[in-house]
Amino acid sequence: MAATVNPDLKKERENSSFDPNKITSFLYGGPEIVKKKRELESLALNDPDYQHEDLNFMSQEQQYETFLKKTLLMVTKVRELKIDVADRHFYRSAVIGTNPDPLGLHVGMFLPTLYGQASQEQKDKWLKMAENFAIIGTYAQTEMGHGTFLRGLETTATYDPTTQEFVINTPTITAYKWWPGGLGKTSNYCVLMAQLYIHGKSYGPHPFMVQIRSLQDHKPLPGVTVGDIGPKFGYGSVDNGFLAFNNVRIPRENMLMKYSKVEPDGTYVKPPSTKLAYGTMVQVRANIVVNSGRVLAKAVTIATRYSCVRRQSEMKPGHPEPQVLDYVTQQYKLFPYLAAAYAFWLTGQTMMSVYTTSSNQISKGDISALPELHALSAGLKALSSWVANVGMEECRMACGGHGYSHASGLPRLYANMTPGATYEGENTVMMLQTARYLMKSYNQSLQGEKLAGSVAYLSGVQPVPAAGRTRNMLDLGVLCDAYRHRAARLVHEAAVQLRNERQAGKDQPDAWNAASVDLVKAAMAHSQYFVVKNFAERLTDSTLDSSISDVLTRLCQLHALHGLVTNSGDFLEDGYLTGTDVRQARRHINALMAKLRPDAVALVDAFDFPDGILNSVLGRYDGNVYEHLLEWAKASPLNKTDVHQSYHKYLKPFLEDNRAKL
Ligand SMILES: CCCCCCCC/C=C\CCCCCCC/C=C/C(=O)SCCNC(=O)CCNC(=O)[C@H](O)C(C)(C)COP(=O)(O)OP(=O)(O)OC[C@H]1O[C@@H](n2cnc3c(N)ncnc32)[C@H](O)[C@@H]1OP(=O)(O)O
Ligand SMILES: Cc1cc2nc3c(=O)[nH]c(=O)nc-3n(C[C@H](O)[C@H](O)[C@H](O)COP(=O)(O)OP(=O)(O)OC[C@H]3O[C@@H](n4cnc5c(N)ncnc54)[C@H](O)[C@@H]3O)c2cc1C
Repeated sequence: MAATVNPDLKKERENSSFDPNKITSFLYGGPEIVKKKRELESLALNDPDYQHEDLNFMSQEQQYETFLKKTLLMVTKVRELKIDVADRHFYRSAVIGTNPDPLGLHVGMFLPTLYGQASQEQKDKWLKMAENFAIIGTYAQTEMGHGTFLRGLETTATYDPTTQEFVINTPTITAYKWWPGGLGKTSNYCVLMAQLYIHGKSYGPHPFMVQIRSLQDHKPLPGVTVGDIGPKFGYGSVDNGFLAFNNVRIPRENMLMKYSKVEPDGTYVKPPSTKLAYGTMVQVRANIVVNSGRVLAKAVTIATRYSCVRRQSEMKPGHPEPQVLDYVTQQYKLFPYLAAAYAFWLTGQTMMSVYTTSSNQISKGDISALPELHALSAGLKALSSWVANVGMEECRMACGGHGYSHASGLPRLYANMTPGATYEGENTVMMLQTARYLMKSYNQSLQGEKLAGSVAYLSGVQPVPAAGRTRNMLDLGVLCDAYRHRAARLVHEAAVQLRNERQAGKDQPDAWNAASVDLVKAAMAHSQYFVVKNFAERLTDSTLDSSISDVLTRLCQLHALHGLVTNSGDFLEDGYLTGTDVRQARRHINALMAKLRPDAVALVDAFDFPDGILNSVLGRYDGNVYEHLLEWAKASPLNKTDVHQSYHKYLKPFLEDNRAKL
């Protein structure tokens, strides 16, 4: 087995214009954090207790069992190693790689819901048990018949003042809870979203803490039906489940009562906003923005390294086969996603900091930031997960045939990450939520209100510049202005369409539906402007080393120009940009790709994914792809014997029969 680095990759690294460690530091927030990250990753990746056969060779049941064992071990080790809460994600992502785990919902939604929705007494009662994994919970909201439309949930929690209990019921087949991660086999508790009824009156969806399995033998409690929903496109390592209740009684104190309350006599105490009950979803949406940047970075790392190792065809007659990354069409497939990975990585950081600031404010009782937080996280969640989806698939196809093999790591990455466009709010629906906020803000600005935050720009729509003006299409200020203008114009046009539909006689819901394609377009443009502006702003950081600010500026330019050329109609339609501008933009893209080409490997190395996390034969740091492809294939279960048992069962009699008939 080759122990040295593939010469092509070695040369790539020698020829790059900067030290990737500097960008790694920038991406992770400083050298100390990078040091900590690498220590924790190495600890996890070198721990023999976490080793197991490749998941791709396992059944769904084996994947679940392997991951359950591994995740429980991780929890124990995190405790023993006393890893700081803030650093745990480094250790966790090294243990689980690109796979979801059966405790993901406990850590990602069950605990956050207790933090965010439980009263102090409820925290005192459950948090210690939940934090220490003495109980395991999930977040059970989606039903077979309704995921998007929360107000349409059918599960009921009916208050019985005589016993001071809620009666939980699943009235129909479509009311079965469906999908919650870790529900199928792992969890013994859940946060249940159910319609609250008091004295026959409905108060909408509320969160309840419900025990579903016995703490003694893990059997479903009386009145509870629970199980796994079966194999999925990906997520084999997680037991997504179904759940139904037949008049199950829980104490009054089990409704999470930080905001809404039900008094013993059945008096309902209203929350400051009914949408506070949706808080956990907002947090996870913000996390999805971070995750989208990371998964795209992984896919691009695999495809870029492989494209430097892979040599194919003849560019010049008689010359050696070139590295496929030297084909400009290959660069055009990968570099825009390399730039997008950086853009979303940085957007994710900003999104998390907006989330932290706003949620601190909200938990102190000031809910003024809630609409902006919801609109921003919904739009960015949708945009980032859509781009990551398309980008992962582009990277897979850019790896040719080997991209289709599980050895590449790309099919599994895609299968596990693509539901990010669906869960935690289906993307179109999320964009329409952002559009709703944009329409409101736009109308407020028309009434002379000064807007703040991400929509501040709607206050002053820029005029279309005079014809004949030339622009430098590489100037980030010019590019940000163009995105800002496009977003403001598309918001304006969606608002006009909405008004026209109303004036033509449609009621508000029908007008909204008729205008919804334009509304989504406006929300996309708004979110894309945010991403481009955020990238450009991060480059103004005066502490940024000049050796890396040049290359990051190129990535930012490429990201903005690629989006502009791809959506050129939006920028040209009202004459804001001219055909000359767009032609110039296309030429700049080619020039930028040529400049980025020598730095491509260093730019993906800077994401700093160790091989154990990438889990890809094609994306190996040492580039020794071919020998490991063969080794990987040999480990396939079908190769355990030279002659498979099915030969004796089926093939042998079939062949013998055919031969006998000759
Ligand atoms: C041991 C080591 C550990 C290491 C650490 C590990 C860390 C783990 C990290 C990560 C793991 C995470 C794993 C996550 C995996 C995810 C799995 C998936 C889970 C799920 O999918 S859960 C289910 C999610 N479901 C949804 O998202 C449903 C989507 N639907 C909705 O949100 C709503 O129904 C709606 C928004 C579409 C519509 O709601 P509604 O009808 O009530 O509202 P409208 O009438 O349209 O609007 C009313 C009004 O409310 C505003 N609104 C709506 N939502 C919100 C909100 N969330 N916040 C604030 N405001 C909101 C809306 O804008 C309207 O406002 P206006 O009236 O216009 O003012
Ligand atoms: C892997 C995975 C894990 C999950 N984990 C959990 C979990 O742990 N807990 C949990 O509770 N749920 C979970 N879910 C469920 C998930 O949250 C829902 O599937 C998601 O919210 C989408 O809802 P839906 O399935 O009802 O889609 P639908 O709403 O039925 O979407 C179908 C189509 O209708 C369109 N549509 C729907 N409403 C509108 C509208 N108002 N305007 C325009 N178009 C619309 C959508 O855009 C989409 O194209 C998970 C799902 C997956 C795939």
